[in-house]
Amino acid sequence: MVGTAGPTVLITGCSSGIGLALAVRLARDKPAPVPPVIATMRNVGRSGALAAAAGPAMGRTLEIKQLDVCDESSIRACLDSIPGRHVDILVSNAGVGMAGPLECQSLAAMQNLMDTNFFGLVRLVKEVLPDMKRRRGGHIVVISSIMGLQGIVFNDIYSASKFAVEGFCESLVVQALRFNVAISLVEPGPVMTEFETKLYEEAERADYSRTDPETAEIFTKLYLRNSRDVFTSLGRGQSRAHVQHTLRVIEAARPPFRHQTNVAYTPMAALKHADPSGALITDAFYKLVFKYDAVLRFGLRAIRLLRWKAQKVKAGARLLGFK
Ligand SMILES: NC(=O)C1=CN([C@@H]2O[C@H](COP(=O)(O)OP(=O)(O)OC[C@H]3O[C@@H](n4cnc5c(N)ncnc54)[C@H](OP(=O)(O)O)[C@@H]3O)[C@@H](O)[C@H]2O)C=CC1
Ligand SMILES: CC1=C(/C=C/C(C)=C/C=C/C(C)=C/C=O)C(C)(C)CCC1
Repeated sequence: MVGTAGPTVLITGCSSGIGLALAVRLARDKPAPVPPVIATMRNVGRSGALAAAAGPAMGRTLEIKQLDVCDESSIRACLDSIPGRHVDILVSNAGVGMAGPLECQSLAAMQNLMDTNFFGLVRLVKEVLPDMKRRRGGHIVVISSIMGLQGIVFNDIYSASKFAVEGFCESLVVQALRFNVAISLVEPGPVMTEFETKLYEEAERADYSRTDPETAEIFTKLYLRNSRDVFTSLGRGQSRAHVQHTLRVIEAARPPFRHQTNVAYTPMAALKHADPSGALITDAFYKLVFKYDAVLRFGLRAIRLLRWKAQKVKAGARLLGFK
């Protein structure tokens, strides 16, 4: 699947978060000279964090290129700048989030989200798949989400975009396999990145007079509070874990079609499939959101406490000279 000089990897959305962490890790692992990891971003003016994190890998095993997934000509120009347009592994990571009551979100913002999260992937695949098919090799790794498997309250549009991603890949994978091209969906739960901070900034700016007071209160008082707890309890340290999981998918001899990166969410997906009527999972979520939210918060607090204790034990062990 991969040339003798080592694979050419192209990643989208590397100015922050998951894309940045993955690009740095891949570039650091690479012995030079090999084709450098191509870390792309829509605005290269935002490459400071990536360059700082990459350190000496910058310009040696890591190269930054401009690529906006919403702009076909920018994707084409980026690929045309690569020798032979040769990409062995495409990591489609660029994405945006959106949470809140539907009535408070503009159609333009929803369309922009779909254009980025779903059509962004479609544009990339249209551009790289023909070359991969011709070469009879390649791997398309798509950063989807747990929300591509199960919707979560107030994430209606974001979740729909990731369901679209999942359906697209599920359909395409069979044809791709015929040409020895692998497709993998990586499905993270919450990961603490700018993704989360952008959601809260957006929630601060939203005009809640467009919805009824009860819905506004459920979102601002109940959901946002619980979502913060979910992120701090389950999302901390996930960036590194996510990179490890994605590396495993990239390096697998037989790449999996789906890979969840946070085991805390596996029961959620299982519950959905255990009852085709959908009653079990809907009821479970309804109760978690409206009835047992105090229990949920208690459980999340317990997770935070256990993690904090584990960190203290590790720090103590390091002080005593244990690895
Ligand atoms: N964080 C989380 O909890 C989870 C994230 N994910 C998914 O992971 C992926 C990465 O998110 P994460 O790192 O957390 O979030 P970040 O907000 O940190 O990173 C998103 C990246 O996507 C880029 N981007 C946005 N629009 C475009 C575009 N049109 N063209 C190219 N790049 C673009 C951003 O660039 P810019 O700086 O220019 O805005 C940024 O580099 C997304 O697909 C997200 O849906 C999935 C599950 C959970
Ligand atoms: C689990 C759970 C909740 C929130 C989950 C969140 C906030 C998940 C975020 C996932 C992300 C960010 C995926 C990105 O693609 C609620 C509704 C608070 C209460 C019910 C249980």
